[in-house]
Amino acid sequence: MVVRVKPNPHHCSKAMDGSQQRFEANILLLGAENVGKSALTVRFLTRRFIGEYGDIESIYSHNDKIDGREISFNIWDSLYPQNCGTPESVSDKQLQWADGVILVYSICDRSSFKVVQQQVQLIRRSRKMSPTAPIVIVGNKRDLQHQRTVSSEEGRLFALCSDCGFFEISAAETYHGVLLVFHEVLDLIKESKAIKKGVAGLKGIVRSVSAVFGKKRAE
Ligand SMILES: Nc1nc2c(ncn2[C@@H]2O[C@H](COP(=O)(O)OP(=O)(O)OP(=O)(O)O)[C@@H](O)[C@H]2O)c(=O)[nH]1
Repeated sequence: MVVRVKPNPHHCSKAMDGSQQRFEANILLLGAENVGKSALTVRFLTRRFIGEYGDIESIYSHNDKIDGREISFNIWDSLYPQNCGTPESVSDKQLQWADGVILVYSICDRSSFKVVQQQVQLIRRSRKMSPTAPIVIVGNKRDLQHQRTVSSEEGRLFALCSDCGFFEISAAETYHGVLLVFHEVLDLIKESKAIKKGVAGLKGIVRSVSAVFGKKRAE
C-alpha cells in the first residue's frame, strides 16, 4: 500500500526498537532537477515508469514485507532547487528527518553530478544527521549511453572516496536496479541503527559500572 502525504518533517522513525517486528526507515531523495528522483520513487513504489511526474514534493509511506519482517518506508521525494540557501543546499529539517539519503544525478548531465558532489560535502559537514547514516549515490538514465558525460568510473570513484554506496541504473528501463538501490539503503540503515544502539548500550554499561564502583567507593 502506498500513501502519499505532504512533507511533514515531524513524522519521525527514530523510535525503532530491535525487538519489534516492524522496522521503519526514512529515506530522503536529493539531487538536481530533472535527474529522475520522482521516477525512481514511483518505480520503486508502483514498479511503473510513467514518464512525467510534475513538480510535487511529497513524502510517500509504503509498507512492505522483506525476509518476513514488516518494513515501513517513508520516502521524501524532494524538489530542486531546495527552498533554502544555495541551490544545492539541504535543509536541516530534511537531514534531521532522514535515516539515509539517496543522491541522484543523471549520467548525461555533468552539472547534476557536481550538485551531488556538493551535497555529499554539505551532508558530511552537517551535525543534523547521524555520522553513521548511509548515503547512496545513483547515476540515473543509464539507457542514454550516447549522451553520457559522466563515466561510471568517475561516479564509482567519487562514491568510494566519500564512503558512499554507488549504483548506475535506468529508472526508465528496469525495476530491478531501482529495487537494489532501495534495498541497499535499507540494509545500510539497519546497520547504522544497530551501531547507534550498540554505542548507546556500551554507554549504558559504562554508566552502570561507574555507578557500582562509585557506590563501593562511597561505602
Ligand atoms: N531516458 C530516461 N529518462 C528518464 C529516466 N528517469 C527519469 N527520466 C525522465 O527525466 C525527466 C525528469 O524525471 P523526474 O523524475 O521528474 O526528475 P526529478 O529529479 O524528480 O525532477 P524535479 O521534480 O524537477 O526535481 C522525466 O521526463 C522522466 O521521464 C531514465 O532512467 N531514463
